[in-house]
Amino acid sequence: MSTTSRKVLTLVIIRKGSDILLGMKKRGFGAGKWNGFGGKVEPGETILEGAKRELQEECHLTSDSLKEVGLLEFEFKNDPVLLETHVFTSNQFQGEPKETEEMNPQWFSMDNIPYQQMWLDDKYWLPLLIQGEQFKGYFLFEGHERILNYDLTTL
Ligand SMILES: Nc1[nH]c(=O)nc2c1ncn2[C@H]1C[C@H](O)[C@@H](COP(=O)(O)OP(=O)(O)OP(=O)(O)O)O1
Repeated sequence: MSTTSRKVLTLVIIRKGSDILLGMKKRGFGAGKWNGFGGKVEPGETILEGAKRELQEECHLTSDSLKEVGLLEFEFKNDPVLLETHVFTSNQFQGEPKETEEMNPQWFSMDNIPYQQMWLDDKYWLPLLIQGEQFKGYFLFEGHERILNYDLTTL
């Protein structure tokens, strides 16, 4: 497929003991799905700075120890935009998760993750993150609820 532009996005998964923090996306892209926190990297900020900013804006947590563990590329059939998504994680953070206009945060046990209400790709790569692996992947979607093909490797 011919990609004509790339959007650089971040996605942050915060862990605490055997729980992970997800947010119910209330509006915009992926509304109605549980997901990590993140969004577009803005001009003039690094990808890490973008990840920290979105975590703060979307659920009021601060983390100075985000670690990049994954790189995921998402394409949608008949859409020339490729979403280059940088996945970060940490188990160190300050603050209490707080609902914002964008996200409603909730802790989930790592053995009870709501994959049925998440992006379809998450069930492939999130277990790798939980196991402490680093990974790289590509997913081609048709609409938002069907994966036509994918490729995922641990690094
Ligand atoms: N297939 C996918 N699986 C996944 O787990 N996360 C995805 C995904 N495709 C996109 N994301 C994430 C990346 C990023 O954190 C978020 C989308 O970014 P944004 O929140 O910036 O989108 P919005 O359209 O809400 O942005 P604004 O228009 O700036 O409000 O969704």
